[in-house]
Amino acid sequence: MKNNEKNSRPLCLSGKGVTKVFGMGNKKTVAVDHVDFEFHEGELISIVGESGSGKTTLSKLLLGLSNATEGEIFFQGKPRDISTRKKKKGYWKDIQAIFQDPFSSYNIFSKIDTVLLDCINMRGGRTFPMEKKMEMMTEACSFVNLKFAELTNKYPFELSGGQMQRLMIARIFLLKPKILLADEPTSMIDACSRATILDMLLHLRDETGMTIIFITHDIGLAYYISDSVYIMEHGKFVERGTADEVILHSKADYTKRLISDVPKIYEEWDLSTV
Ligand SMILES: Nc1ncnc2c1ncn2[C@@H]1O[C@H](COP(=O)(O)OP(=O)(O)OP(=O)(O)O)[C@@H](O)[C@H]1O
Repeated sequence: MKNNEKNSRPLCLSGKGVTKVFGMGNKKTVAVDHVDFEFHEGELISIVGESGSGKTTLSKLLLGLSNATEGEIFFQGKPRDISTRKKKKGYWKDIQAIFQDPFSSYNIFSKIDTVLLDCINMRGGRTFPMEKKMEMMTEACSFVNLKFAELTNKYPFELSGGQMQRLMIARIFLLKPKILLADEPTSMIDACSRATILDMLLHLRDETGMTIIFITHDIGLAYYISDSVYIMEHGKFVERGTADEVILHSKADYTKRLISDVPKIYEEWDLSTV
């Protein structure tokens, strides 16, 4: 997505001075430090930073799972209001997340059929005839190269890590949220399946126009998939822009260091220094 094309799209999620502080006095940690951001509809944004830079804390703020100490988050241009349980539940129809660990995302007592049926029900399909629900579940599974007939009556823990991650994307296919927050969703799978999952996410974005916020420490991956990249260090955005601007023409020393840390497969390993 080109910069001017992106900016002509309406704002989906934005923030001004968003801050999260944990603890007090000399135990105080400023995990997210006065960050501003503008995420547009249909845009794929990566937030890149090392461990402890504040990515997870920011994700929780975006998802409405924790409250900012300072600053404000805007949804579709208006201050986000999740002050009541009902409003929060409404917001959670618009934003969904997939996490690093697919095992933590499922209720171990729910069969796969129930996991998918819950999504259909959440999107107003409770009264659909069973035949239509089966059709929707089959379509969602085949979107992620899974066969519903082979999954029916199984529990998520009977699947491999990679299959579970695919199932998470099948859920998103059914839920069609406006925003998807993906926190290292491909961490548990091999490189080949990773490329497939990423292509599925891009395809899903193209089909539904959803905004995808991708949280990662992998700057190479961010370059491959993103329209915009935000680089996070010690709770602050030290650099932001299009993937080309940030990665091919980086200005911040921290970004340059992240790039130089990416292993280059054509370099010979010097094992004498290990
Ligand atoms: N509940 C909490 N209480 C106190 N400090 C916290 C809490 N959660 C996070 N922190 C601190 O906030 C900072 C940012 O943590 P965060 O988990 O957001 O980083 P991260 O970039 O997501 O790291 P990782 O990639 O390892 O998950 C860290 O210094 C962490 O110790």
